[in-house]
Amino acid sequence: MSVAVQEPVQAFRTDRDGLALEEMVDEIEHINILKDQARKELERQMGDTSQFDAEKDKTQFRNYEEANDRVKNFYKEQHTKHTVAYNLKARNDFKCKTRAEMTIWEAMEKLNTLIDESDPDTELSQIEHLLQSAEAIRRDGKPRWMQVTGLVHDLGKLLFFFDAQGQWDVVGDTFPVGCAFDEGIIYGNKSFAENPDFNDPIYSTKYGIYTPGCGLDNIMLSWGHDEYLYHICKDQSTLPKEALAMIRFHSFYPWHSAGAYNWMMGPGDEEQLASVKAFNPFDLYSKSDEKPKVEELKPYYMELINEYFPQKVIKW
Ligand SMILES: O[C@H]1[C@H](O)[C@@H](O)[C@H](O)[C@@H](O)[C@H]1O
Ligand SMILES: [Fe+2]
Ligand SMILES: [Fe+2]
Repeated sequence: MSVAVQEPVQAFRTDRDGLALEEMVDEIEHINILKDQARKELERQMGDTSQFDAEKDKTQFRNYEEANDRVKNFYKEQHTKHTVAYNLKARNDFKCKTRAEMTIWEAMEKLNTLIDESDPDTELSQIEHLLQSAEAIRRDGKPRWMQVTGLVHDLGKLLFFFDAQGQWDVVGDTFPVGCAFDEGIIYGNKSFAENPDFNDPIYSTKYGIYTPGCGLDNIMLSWGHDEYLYHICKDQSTLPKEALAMIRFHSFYPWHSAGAYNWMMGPGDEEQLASVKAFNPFDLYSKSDEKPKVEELKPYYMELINEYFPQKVIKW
């Protein structure tokens, strides 16, 4: 307990004789929570521009070394099972059918039960994470297309309810398959030791099946929510190319944050990188923001959805 909380305890002790110390501590904690809420409300009313909750500083996000076993087991499984063969099959399955027909909002509600096992930074449901991201983008005065991108960027996690084999082929960071796994991937390349591609004579070489400069649109990123939603939005939305880059590569942390795989970049990829980097803070740091009030925000976002997804019912 901090010193600031202990001082009032002393004061209460003399004033309010007889009240059990524990009860007083509870009361003080409650007062502190109320003070915190009041402070946040005041900041909000004064148009505070600090985008994200100051209590969690940026270095506290994505701390995988100290993550719980759920996260560690998730990555072990993901790194063991994502192979070139699996990737080809998943892409083929995707093209062969429509899994469901739903509006964007229905899809958000369906995702409400999914808690992402790969994520050390949030225990919230996905609808809340989507609204937190969109709200952070909106607060920062970014354009409407970017706000709606924040709102939908993780909707690809719907895959979990359709063809997925678990969460390992839906969520988590992405990385290319078909060439050597880079040290910049979470838990390093040794994490792939049991992956059948790890010792493959071609896939284990630096460039593998690719040519340097081939361009990120021409590689096989590990299949998951980014790639799935990218294809859906490319065909069924009017979102600009910057938004499509944000969606497609937002989980490719080894590239956009660790500087790995630059040798793959081709024409237009510098611009894609700039888009993804502009989007990333809103996705990551908004995770510590207040829980959004879904019903209050719905009318605003319904308008945005209708603007960028004109056909309303999406083929998933
Ligand atoms: O755990 C998170 C989560 O699954 C996100 O949706 C994804 O985009 C991130 O890359 C990942 O680290
Ligand atoms: Fe994501
Ligand atoms: Fe996200």
